[in-house]
Amino acid sequence: MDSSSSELFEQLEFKENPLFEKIISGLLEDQYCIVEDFFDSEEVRKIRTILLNKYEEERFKKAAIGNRVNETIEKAVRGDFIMWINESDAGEAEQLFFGKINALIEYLNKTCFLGILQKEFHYAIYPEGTFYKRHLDTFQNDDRRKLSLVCYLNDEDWKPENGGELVIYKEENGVEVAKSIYPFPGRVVIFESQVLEHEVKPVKTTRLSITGWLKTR
Ligand SMILES: O=C(O)CCC(=O)C(=O)O
Ligand SMILES: [Fe+2]
Repeated sequence: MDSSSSELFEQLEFKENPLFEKIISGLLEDQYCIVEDFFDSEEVRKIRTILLNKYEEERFKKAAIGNRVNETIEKAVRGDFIMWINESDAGEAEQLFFGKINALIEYLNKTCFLGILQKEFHYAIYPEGTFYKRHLDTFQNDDRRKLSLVCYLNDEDWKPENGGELVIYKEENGVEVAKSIYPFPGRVVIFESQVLEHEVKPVKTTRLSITGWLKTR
């Protein structure tokens, strides 16, 4: 094939994905988007089981502020426990997780020229009474973070009274508005890491998630 026919071939092969298109228009219009049931209840259950097993095995550590060069544990700012996930030794449930994330990254790169070349994800547990004060994800002096992605892994019967909502602060017509997003299982929130400040309100019942970043290099 010469180069023009291989280009045509690539175009023909491209299949529009309605879910990913919805994410992209959400991000373009609002700088954030909420996706319900990005993972179905069976997938959430599988990933949650892995998270809880690792927590039992004491593989989580107190989350720090700043990147790994500048770790200061600051309980007044965040109270969650995290464990970084290594894709190269992902088990079945984690492969399922990365399968969907990688498909999204590939789609974003084909359609939006975002140039996502790297990613990093960690499990997070917020025990009762913990929170994460208002912040910007790039304060961790990492300007490679373009999109933040949070995937909630709470129980099926999780209720808003359990607290721990994510609040995204956003400017609309010159005024700041706060958008509260509850951590319903299977829900994924994606937002622009360098633009939107956000916080996790105090948690009344243990809150489970995977948080990660899509990065430029
Ligand atoms: O869990 C959430 O909803 C957000 C977590 C967060 O802001 C972070 O880890 O940087
Ligand atoms: Fe954050």
